[in-house]
Amino acid sequence: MMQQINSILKIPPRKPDSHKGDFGRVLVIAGSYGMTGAACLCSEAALRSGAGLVTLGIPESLHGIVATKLTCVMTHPLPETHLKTLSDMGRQDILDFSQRFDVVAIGPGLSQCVETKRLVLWLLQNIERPIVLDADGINALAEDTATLDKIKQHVILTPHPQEMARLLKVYTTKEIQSKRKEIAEKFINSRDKVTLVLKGNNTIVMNNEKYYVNTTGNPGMATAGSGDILTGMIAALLGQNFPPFEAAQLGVYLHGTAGDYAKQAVGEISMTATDILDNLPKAFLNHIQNK
Ligand SMILES: NC(=O)C1=CN([C@@H]2O[C@H](COP(=O)(O)OP(=O)(O)OC[C@H]3O[C@@H](n4cnc5c(N)ncnc54)[C@H](OP(=O)(O)O)[C@@H]3O)[C@@H](O)[C@H]2O)[C@@H](O)CC1
Ligand SMILES: Nc1ncnc2c1ncn2[C@@H]1O[C@H](COP(=O)(O)OP(=O)(O)O)[C@@H](O)[C@H]1O
Repeated sequence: MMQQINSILKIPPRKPDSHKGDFGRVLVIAGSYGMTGAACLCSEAALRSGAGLVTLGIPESLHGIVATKLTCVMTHPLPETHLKTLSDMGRQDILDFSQRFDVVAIGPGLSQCVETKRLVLWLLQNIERPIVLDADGINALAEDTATLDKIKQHVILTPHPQEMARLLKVYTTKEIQSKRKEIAEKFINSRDKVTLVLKGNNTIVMNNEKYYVNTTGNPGMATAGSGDILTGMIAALLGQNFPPFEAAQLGVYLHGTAGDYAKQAVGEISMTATDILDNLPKAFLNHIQNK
């Protein structure tokens, strides 16, 4: 019987002698021509969520663009296809590079280019670090879900309902929305290396033992790039040593809280993903232990 979790962990205050190595190194593999924004939002959210160090791996010709936009995030140019998406030629480079990190986030804005999907499937089977897989990373996994049986480390999947439909193939988005918990449970089944975050109003976080239904957030968050921020947040929390379920749960809760602060500031209609990003500090400030 699955246990419903209602309590949310607090974030411990930092010890005075902390250094950035204590808070996790996050590698973000994201972006393609036309979708550099997703890559930037995800990596900035990881930093704002406490990661000690964040590096964004991006197709090489887009490197200059993101390097100009990002100040605190480091950038790493990677081999690209003629469509300016990540090339499978970069697989070994990414694998070797990933050894220097604690967590890898893969997916925002990668595109659905066939070669990039092949790269993602290979990385999933070979990376020896916990992974947060989102957006086009999930679309790649949908090509071969059996890859989940070959992963070396824990994977947190963060599909929106349509991505969930692509993963499962047998349900429409509408059916998923009408039976969210039941379908999430079917997907998790006995997979012990997977945590699922089924996004949308009342996001569900589930592993093979327990689940949480989120109540923070609002429809203003149905805006481009909002999910890319969540991916970076969860990766950062994993890097700060929260176990996968708790990292996902806390990420979802604080993402919604930041969305609620953004609603107070700009309202639901005008809210953009950058408003959510701007309100992460407030959400984190109010969630520190003993506060
Ligand atoms: N600035 C940038 O660089 C940005 C880049 N981005 C990147 O773009 C890539 C494509 O991602 P994407 O999610 O936009 O497209 P896609 O997977 O086709 O799904 C969209 C469809 O899913 C559905 N749907 C979603 N939520 C639902 C819900 N709660 N409840 C019900 N249905 C729901 C809905 O379907 P509809 O109802 O319209 O049929 C919707 O139209 C990805 O890599 C991402 O990272 C974006 O993040 C934007 C900012
Ligand atoms: N009505 C809503 N209530 C609460 N949260 C929402 C609502 N609509 C969207 N969200 C949240 O916003 C995010 C949207 O993510 P996603 O669909 O991946 O968008 P994108 O691909 O544009 O980043 C998810 O975390 C989702 O839970």
